[in-house]
Amino acid sequence: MKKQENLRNSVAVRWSALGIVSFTMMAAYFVNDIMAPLKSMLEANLGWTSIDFGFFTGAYSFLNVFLLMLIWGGLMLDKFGIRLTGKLATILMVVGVSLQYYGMTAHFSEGAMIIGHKAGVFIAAAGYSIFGVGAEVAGITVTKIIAKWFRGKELGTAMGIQVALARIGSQAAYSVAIPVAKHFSVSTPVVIGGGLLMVGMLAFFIYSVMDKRLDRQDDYEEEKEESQFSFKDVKEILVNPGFWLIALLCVLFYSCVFPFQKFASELMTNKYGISDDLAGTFVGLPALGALILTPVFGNVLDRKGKGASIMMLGAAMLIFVHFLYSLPWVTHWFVAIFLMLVLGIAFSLVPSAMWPSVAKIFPTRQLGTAYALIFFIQNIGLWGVPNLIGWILDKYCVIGHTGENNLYDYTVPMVVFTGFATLSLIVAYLLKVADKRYGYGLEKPNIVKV
Ligand SMILES: C[C@H](N)C(=O)N[C@@H](CCCCN)C(=O)O
Repeated sequence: MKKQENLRNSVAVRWSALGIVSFTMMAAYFVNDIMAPLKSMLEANLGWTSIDFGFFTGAYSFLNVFLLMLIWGGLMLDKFGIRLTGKLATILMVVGVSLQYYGMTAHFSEGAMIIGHKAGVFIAAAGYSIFGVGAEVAGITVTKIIAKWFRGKELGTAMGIQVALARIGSQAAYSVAIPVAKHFSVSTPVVIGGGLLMVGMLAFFIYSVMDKRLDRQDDYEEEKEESQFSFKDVKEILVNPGFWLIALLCVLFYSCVFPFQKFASELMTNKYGISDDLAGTFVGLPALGALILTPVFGNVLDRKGKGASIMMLGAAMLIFVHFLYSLPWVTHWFVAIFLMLVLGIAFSLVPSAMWPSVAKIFPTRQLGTAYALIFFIQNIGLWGVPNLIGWILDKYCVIGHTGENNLYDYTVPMVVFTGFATLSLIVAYLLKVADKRYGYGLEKPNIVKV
């Protein structure tokens, strides 16, 4: 009897698997970013201050950081596997976004507060926090899925394409949020996100069938690399200097990108005089750039390597962008758009090099835990930085009012972002030094020639 070819060796099957799980993540990114362009509308329509907005935005990471949900998610991923963890994560996302919608639309009595926050803001934030657990655990699960199907093959390209499709979700969110909210209501974009997430959940359930078949084949062919989780693995990860450098670079780099984007629509309108209808689209430009460039850079890295150098280049570009945004006298809209495009390049360079690097440093059995720990440290920034920026804006940056909205001077927040970007360059340099010393192979191509 002819032996059936391993599923991962079939180009069509492995790329289909990638397409399906990438769709789930695209829906997650849409929901993640859908509230950002609405900051001014939330202030005008629902009375959310910058502190409320910062609190809501940071809530994405709250449970991941303070209840260690990402760590439990990572352990669960390595112990109970991709299918159960991924299904639970997608269900959590749907539950979270539903609660977020309730918080934005339910009528609470005037002045109702929960733990020092307006009731509506608190409930929306609680929903976003549950969504955040699902989105991050889904993120590590999908990363492990890609490593499972593409290790030694087109790993960089595949991770690049997944990130690129996620960016479509972000870009769509930034572009449609304001027009949809103006046409219907400020909560309608969230309803659209909820619908997309349900389809994404279904997609993951379909992927699970493929995953089961692959596992059966691997068992049969004794190719299975996964093993049960052990604390020895966690210890091994934590004593690896490469882990700490990647985690630090990750938290610093992403703290300069995601939290920045959440506030950037207002930066566009307040500093550069761009209309609020267009501001979201401009803020979505890095996502659009990354959509095209991340797979391109992923492919170059697959064939040529130079991952550590590319991470340094991306971090340097980030300093350039935030520093120019911080200059109070540079206010031309053209500069604002140009910098968004440069940010798009940096936003493609670093992720396309960073995520496959983790798979070079750690074996498959440790990947779930390693990615979870890195995401955990990254989430500390994704929680703290929006809270910090929201607080700085409310306390020190109000320079006037336009109708229902405050007018903000973004100089100090942009200096803070420049500081984080500078630290990220230093860490990227140290990673390159560590790579030489410990031989992680970060400068080597991802594709292993046999
Ligand atoms: C926010 C999330 N924790 C994250 O870091 N996302 C990365 C993509 C990670 C995918 C790795 N295969 C991003 O750049 O969006």
